[in-house]
Amino acid sequence: MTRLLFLGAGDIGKAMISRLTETGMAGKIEISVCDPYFNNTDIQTTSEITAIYPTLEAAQLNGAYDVIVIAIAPELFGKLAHLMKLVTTRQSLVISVMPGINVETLRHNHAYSVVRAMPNIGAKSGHSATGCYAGPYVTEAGRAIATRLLQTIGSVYWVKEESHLHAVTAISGCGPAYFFAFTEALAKAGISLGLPDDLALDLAIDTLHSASASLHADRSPARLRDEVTTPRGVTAAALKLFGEENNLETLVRRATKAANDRSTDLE
Ligand SMILES: NC(=O)C1=CN([C@@H]2O[C@H](COP(=O)(O)OP(=O)(O)OC[C@H]3O[C@@H](n4cnc5c(N)ncnc54)[C@H](OP(=O)(O)O)[C@@H]3O)[C@@H](O)[C@H]2O)C=CC1
Ligand SMILES: O=C(O)[C@@H]1CCC=N1
Repeated sequence: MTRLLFLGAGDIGKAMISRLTETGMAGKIEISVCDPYFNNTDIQTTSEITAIYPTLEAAQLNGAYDVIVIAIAPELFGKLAHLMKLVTTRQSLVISVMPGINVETLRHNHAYSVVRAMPNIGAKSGHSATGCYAGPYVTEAGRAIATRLLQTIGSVYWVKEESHLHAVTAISGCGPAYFFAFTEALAKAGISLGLPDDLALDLAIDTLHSASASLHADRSPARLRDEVTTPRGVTAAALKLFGEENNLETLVRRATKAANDRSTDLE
């Protein structure tokens, strides 16, 4: 049985544990959690968790692990890196979902192999778009294990260049927040046009959902946009403003560049 340790079980760690359970994979894995603040009531699937440890020293008492998922804040890793040797062997596979921290830093001169993954919050419902990079010593078997684990939370894409993970983070890692912000803005616009608050929010959320469903059926945003936009009609009046001086594209490009740069700064 594969022995899996989660170092950090906040939003992303818990989502992964829940999905491992929901997809039936947890039955083939012994799951341990190392998180000083993890609360048994935090997660409905605690029965799938073999052990909960407050520190890596405590997790060591259960021996080394085959796979360690690191899902803590990147700022914390520096304090814990030297302790990774306690819970790993040369054969261990470390999967980090932290932005910015590169493979070399993650290995910290230890012998384990490293996959970096950048999921998004869609992990909670199995709809993450996860970008991955395999470090130099990752075997085909290691890559397959990472793919299987990460497919429980959604789609998995591999990039060849580690540096591309900054852009992956800026696009899909942070991406849900952009759509949430747009949904908030759309709801507020509805209110300013006279709709009741609840109705404006319901319409904005359901519209995001319908746009997402259309995009899943027909993966061409430009064609779908054309389909909605009746010539000289109502949508065109709004899109004209999005397009003027490339407003929306410029804003999105600047915002994602800021995210990309912040990710680079974390290195
Ligand atoms: N949220 C998102 O959408 C995404 C997040 N990520 C990345 O995933 C990582 C985790 O993010 P997220 O789950 O949102 O963050 P959370 O803050 O929800 O979770 C981090 C967890 O680690 C715990 N922790 C703190 N100190 C330690 C320690 N010494 N040992 C073990 N665990 C510890 C935290 O406890 P406490 O909260 O009490 O401090 C918390 O439970 C981050 O690096 C983030 O950048 C990547 C993609 C998407
Ligand atoms: O905001 C963050 O730093 C993390 C990375 C991607 C999503 N959340």
